[in-house]
Formats: sequence, structure tokens, C-alpha cells
Amino acid sequence: MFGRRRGPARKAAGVRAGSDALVLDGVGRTYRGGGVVALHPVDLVVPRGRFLAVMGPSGSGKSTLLQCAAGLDRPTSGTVHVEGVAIGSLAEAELTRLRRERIGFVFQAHNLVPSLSVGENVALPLMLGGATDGVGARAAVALAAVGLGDRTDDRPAELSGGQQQRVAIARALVTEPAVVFADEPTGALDPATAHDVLTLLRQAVDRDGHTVVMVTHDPYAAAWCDEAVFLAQGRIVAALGAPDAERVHGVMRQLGAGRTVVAA
Ligand SMILES: Nc1ncnc2c1ncn2[C@@H]1O[C@H](COP(=O)(O)OP(=O)(O)OP(=O)(O)O)[C@@H](O)[C@H]1O
Repeated sequence: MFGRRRGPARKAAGVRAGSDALVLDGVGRTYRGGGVVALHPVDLVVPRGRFLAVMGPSGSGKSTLLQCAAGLDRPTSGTVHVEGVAIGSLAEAELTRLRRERIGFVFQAHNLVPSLSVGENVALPLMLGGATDGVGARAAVALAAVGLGDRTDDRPAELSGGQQQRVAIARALVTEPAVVFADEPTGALDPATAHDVLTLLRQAVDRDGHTVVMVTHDPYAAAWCDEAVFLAQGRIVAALGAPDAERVHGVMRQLGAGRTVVAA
């Protein structure tokens, strides 16, 4: 919700907002008839207005968790609630609608449509949802919020990689979703541009009350979050409140060495 002010920049770990944006209850995912366990049943609660980092070594199940939580994949066990809606019980058409209207996505490859203008790319989720009134104005507000209000008519190819990622963030936020899922949003960016993108995500949480779940390998990116959870071999094995890069790095180092980490 644009303009709705929130409290301090960093919310204390464990503080629960009035209701939860995302709840995973025993969510697991296996492949090949159960032969490959990508995600053991995990529980996770993300209150509204929280910025969460999901971390872990390669193959630990981060993308699987994100895909199940975002309704892009159906878990083999457990339930996912987005703003109180059990998404597993939705028919495919309802799930598509929920994804379009209540969930925002930011990927490493920003997936903008090259033939559409920047403004049209941002307006796309609204138009796909059937909105007609005020679409251009809402897209303009979202673009201005990421500092690109003057680039509406440009094509994505005319923008730098970092600017394109900012457009992707505007597109993810234009529907004012319950949760934004970001999968390595800074993975392809230089440190200064990554800083800009993380500033925008942090601002979306603090200024506008959005909820962001971000998969990242980067301890410095995780340090922008209110909390970091760590996966190893398909299980959540640790969590850090108010993570700083050094502590995140320490946990990652231990996980890389295959040691069990006690939740901090
Ligand atoms: N479609 C699939 N079929 C079989 N196994 C899969 C499939 N998708 C993922 N896996 C397995 O599930 C495990 C978790 O994969 P996932 O992609 O979630 O890990 P990740 O932590 O996101 O890794 P990375 O950081 O390398 O992207 C891996 O062992 C992977 O090989």
C-alpha cells in the first residue's frame, strides 16, 4: 500500500504483525515418486511487513521452497497460506489469479517483455487481471517509486541491467501484492547496482508495508533483511534475526563444511 508508513527500519526478530503474509505448514517436495527429497516438511511463518532472506548451499532446496510458497509448484506435503488463503485448495484458474494479484515476482533474469515499453511492462499484471481504470497512472506511480518515472516510453533494451531490475521491482509491486518473492534479484548486478535494488526492496517493506521473501547466496544482501533462514539438505537448520554479513557468512561457512548449525 503506497504511502502507508511503518515503524523502524529493522523489525525485531520474532515480532508478529497482526496477521501473517505467508505461512508454510509442513511443506515438503519430493521428486521421482519420493526418491528425491528436495524439501523435507518445513514450517515457516512470515509476518506482514517483513523482509526475509532464504539462504543455503547450492542444492539445499531454496528454489524448491520459493516455488512451493509462491504457488508455482505444488508441494507433495503440507499447506501454504498466503494472507490466510490455503493455496493448495485453489483450482488452477484461482491459483493463477492469486499469483497475478497477490504475489509479486522478481527474478535474477528480470523477464521483461522486450516488445513492450517500460510503462506497459509495469502495467502488464494489472491488465492481465482485467483492470482498465487508472492502469497507466498506477504504473506511473510504481515506476516513479523506483526512480524511473521518466523512462515510461523506453524499451527495456534501452535500460541498463540495474534499471531493468528496478522496472521488474515496479512490476512486482504494482498490484500491491501480499508477498513479493525475489530469487537472486542481485545475482547479476555489480555491488553498487545491487545496493540500489536492495534499497528499493527495503523501502517497499519499510515505507509501503510489503512483505519480501528473497533467495540469495550473498551475505551482504541478507544483511538488508529482518531475518535470514538457512536451508541445508532440504531442511531449515538455522535462523538469524537482524542478520549482519559477518554472522551470515559464518553460518554459510559452517553449512559449507557440512556441520550442523544450531538455530541462532
Ligand atoms: N525437477 C526435479 N527433479 C528432480 N530433482 C530435483 C528437481 N528440482 C530440484 N531437484 C533437486 O532438489 C534439490 C533442491 O534443489 P533446489 O533447486 O531447490 O536447490 P537450491 O538451493 O535452490 O540450489 P541453487 O542454489 O543451486 O539454485 C536438489 O538436489 C535438486 O537436484
